[in-house]
Amino acid sequence: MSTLPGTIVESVPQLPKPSPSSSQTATPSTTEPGPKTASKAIPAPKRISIYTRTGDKGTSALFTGERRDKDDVVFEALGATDELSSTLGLAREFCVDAGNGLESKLETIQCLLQDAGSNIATPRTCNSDPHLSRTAFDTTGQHTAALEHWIDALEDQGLPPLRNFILPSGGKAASTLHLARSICRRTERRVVPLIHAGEVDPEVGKYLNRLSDFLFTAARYAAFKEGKPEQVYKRLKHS
Ligand SMILES: Nc1ncnc2c1ncn2[C@@H]1O[C@H](COP(=O)(O)OP(=O)(O)OP(=O)(O)O)[C@@H](O)[C@H]1O
Repeated sequence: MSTLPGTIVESVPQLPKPSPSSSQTATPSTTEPGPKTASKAIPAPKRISIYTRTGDKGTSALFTGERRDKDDVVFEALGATDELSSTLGLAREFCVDAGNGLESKLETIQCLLQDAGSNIATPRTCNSDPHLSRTAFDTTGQHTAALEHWIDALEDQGLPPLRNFILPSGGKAASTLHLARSICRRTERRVVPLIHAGEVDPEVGKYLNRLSDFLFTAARYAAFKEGKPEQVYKRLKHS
């Protein structure tokens, strides 16, 4: 997929374009007859193709247009961010099913991960001010602070205090939130070297660090709300 200005990927460089089926649904066919009462034909929106074939040789584009190998550290970080968002999408479905009320928070986080991806895909060392200002991440730290408030609020709802190590468990919503937490930590591992190299805003690292704490708390809360036990780590006896 191209990241050329004017394409849908401009603001969301780490995520694929809409699938062909969704773009087909959204794009009226030019061969279909229009409504009988319409006096003026409305031009059909231009279809954006999911494939450009520009990535076939193993390179892809940053938001700045610079091309790098697909195993570059930037794409590792972008891929981890994308994987985290996908896992949160699954967790969100389980949260809806369980009725635990976490889904709107997870959606907010997914949107912010999209912004984090834009920041990652635009190295701070590039010399394009408009690109840099458009992709700055959480310049006031408000989103990291919001995660802290959410953590405190969930804990205040009667979560049992932690006395032992717990295993990822506690039902489908809780276990998927634990999976998201561990992917969040991998994302953080991929992003930290880029922050140290001055290529990513440090606030992205802070946000990811707090996000894994939030996901841990959210997983415990999901188990608690469903009345599902969290499995406690027991040291096995080895013969
Ligand atoms: N394997 C990957 N892992 C993580 N990020 C990627 C990967 N491939 C591409 N990207 C990023 O996601 C954006 C969209 O991906 P896309 O698959 O459309 O890119 P492409 O492979 O370069 O193009 P195309 O699929 O059209 O040949 C790219 O511009 C790039 O920033």
